[in-house]
Amino acid sequence: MIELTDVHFTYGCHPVLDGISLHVCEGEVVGITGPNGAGKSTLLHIILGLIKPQSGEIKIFGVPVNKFKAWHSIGYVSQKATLFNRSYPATVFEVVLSGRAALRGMFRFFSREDKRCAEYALDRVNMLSLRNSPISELSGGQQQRVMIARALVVQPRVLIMDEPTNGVDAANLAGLAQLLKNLRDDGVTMMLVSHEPEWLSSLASKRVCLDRRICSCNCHNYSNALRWRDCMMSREEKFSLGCADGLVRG
Ligand SMILES: Nc1ncnc2c1ncn2[C@@H]1O[C@H](COP(=O)(O)OP(=O)(O)OP(=O)(O)O)[C@@H](O)[C@H]1O
Repeated sequence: MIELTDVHFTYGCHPVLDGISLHVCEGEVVGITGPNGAGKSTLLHIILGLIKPQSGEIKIFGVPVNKFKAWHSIGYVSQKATLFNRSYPATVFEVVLSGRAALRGMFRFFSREDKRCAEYALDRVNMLSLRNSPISELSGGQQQRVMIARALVVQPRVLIMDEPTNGVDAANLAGLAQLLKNLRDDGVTMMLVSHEPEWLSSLASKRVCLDRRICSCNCHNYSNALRWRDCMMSREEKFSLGCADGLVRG
């Protein structure tokens, strides 16, 4: 469904991704973790066609990313999705409805079907009761749920989320996991970046530890907890433990 082959990316002379090959199959939930600056967001941006790698191949539904047109079938919640300014004027419902523009085009009126889909998406994330609230007056966790609804409003085949657990409290983390499990059970393919390895473990069918390269993938034969903890450690911590090159302790 999503296929990356030997992808290399640098910002100027700063290497960020070094030979990434990854295959995301239909219905799979891929959890991606790794230290700050490991290249996780960059990887998602490359898949979404927002930035172009220096080399390598990316295919989405078998189509090279530069020729891919069906972006409405991919829902994306960015890392900074919840930074609404206090004076941002839109309501929760309007924010979610605006996600339908990906299907209808920017300058068309929204149909009754669009509005029904927006209500349904808000209901899925348990936010229907706040549909008329200004988005800027919601908490970070509530805004996160609204942005997930906005991604879901086009009924995507793939949902890509960059740190969806940011700002979500413990009680709502469980709710968010349940929501994503329901989507997984509905057959939505997902790529989730998170710094919460246990939370990701409860959802992901494939687990990827990234630090410029893929340090480990799936690791069914190893102690997942050790691998994941390893990957979450910063490079500085690894140096201080004298294992800077030992990202994967087989
Ligand atoms: N626009 C940019 N210009 C130059 N360097 C950048 C830019 N965006 C990111 N970088 C660098 O690329 C590297 C990877 O960044 P990226 O945001 O992909 O990491 P990440 O794994 O998502 O980190 P985090 O867990 O902190 O969100 C970092 O060293 C970062 O400083």
